[in-house]
Amino acid sequence: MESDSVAAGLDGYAASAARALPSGHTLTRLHHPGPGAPALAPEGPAAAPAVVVDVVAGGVGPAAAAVTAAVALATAPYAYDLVVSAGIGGGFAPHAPLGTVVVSDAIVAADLGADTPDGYLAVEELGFGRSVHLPPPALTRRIAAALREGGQRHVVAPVLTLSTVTGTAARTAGLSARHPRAAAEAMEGFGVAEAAASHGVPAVEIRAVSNAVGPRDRAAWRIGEALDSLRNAFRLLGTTVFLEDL
Ligand SMILES: O=C(O)c1cccc(C(=O)CC[C@H]2O[C@@H](n3cnc4c(=O)[nH]cnc43)[C@H](O)[C@@H]2O)c1
Repeated sequence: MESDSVAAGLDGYAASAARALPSGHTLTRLHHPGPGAPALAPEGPAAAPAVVVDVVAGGVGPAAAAVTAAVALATAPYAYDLVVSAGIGGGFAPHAPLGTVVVSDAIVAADLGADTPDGYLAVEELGFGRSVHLPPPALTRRIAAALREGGQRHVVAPVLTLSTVTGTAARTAGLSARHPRAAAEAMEGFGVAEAAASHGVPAVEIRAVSNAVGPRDRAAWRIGEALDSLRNAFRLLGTTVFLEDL
C-alpha cells in the first residue's frame, strides 16, 4: 500500500515494464524525461529517460527490507544515485503529530544492542557493528525545502528502526530518553540503509505518521491520512529533488 502511494505521488512519471526480482518482489520502473521536459513525451521517437525511479515493496521488518533493497541494488542494470526507504510510521510526541512527514537526518537501529541491568547498550558500545546511518545533510535540507515550499507539514529528525511496533508507555519512555530528538519509528529504514551503504549509495528515510508511538491503540491509527501525506510528499519530490543532480 505504501509503494502504491509513492508511485501514485510520482504522477507525472511514465511507468515502463515491471521487473521481477529474484526475491519474488516486483519492482516498478517509472521515468521522467528530465527537468524542463514534459513528463509524458508527445508522440515521436522515445528519448532515453533522464530520471528513473524504481519503486519496490520490500516487505515488513529490517531483514526483509534489507534483502529486497540489496537484491534490487545488485541486479539493477544501472547504478542508483539514491535509495529512499518510505512508508508509514509511528510519531513521537510532541515532534510528529498524525499526518506529519518525517525526513530522517539519522536512521537508527534502536534495538540493535544489548539490554543490561544498567540499561541498553548500542552495538557501538559493545565494540562491533553500527546502529546509525546518516543521510547526506544537503539532501535532507533539499527534501525539507521542497516539502516546505509545497506546504507539506514535515520535520527533519532521527527515525528509529525497530523489529517490534512499540506498544507500551514504558517502552516509549525508554526510546524517547535514549533518542530525545527522534520523531518517528518504523521497521525497515535501517535495513534499507545497510543495503544502500554496502553499494556506496546514500540513503534517506521518509515516513508519514499514521499513529502515535505509545500504548497500543489500533483504533486510533490513521493509515489513510498518512498515505495521503506520503503521496503528497512524493508528488513534491518527484517534480523537484528527484529531477536534480544528487
Ligand atoms: O496491529 C495491527 O493491527 C496492525 C495493523 C496494520 C498494520 C500494523 C503494523 O504494525 C504496520 C507496520 C508497518 O507500518 C510501519 N509502522 C507504522 N506505524 C509504526 C509504529 O508505530 N512502529 C513501528 N512501525 C510502524 C512499519 O514500518 C511497518 O512496515 C499493525
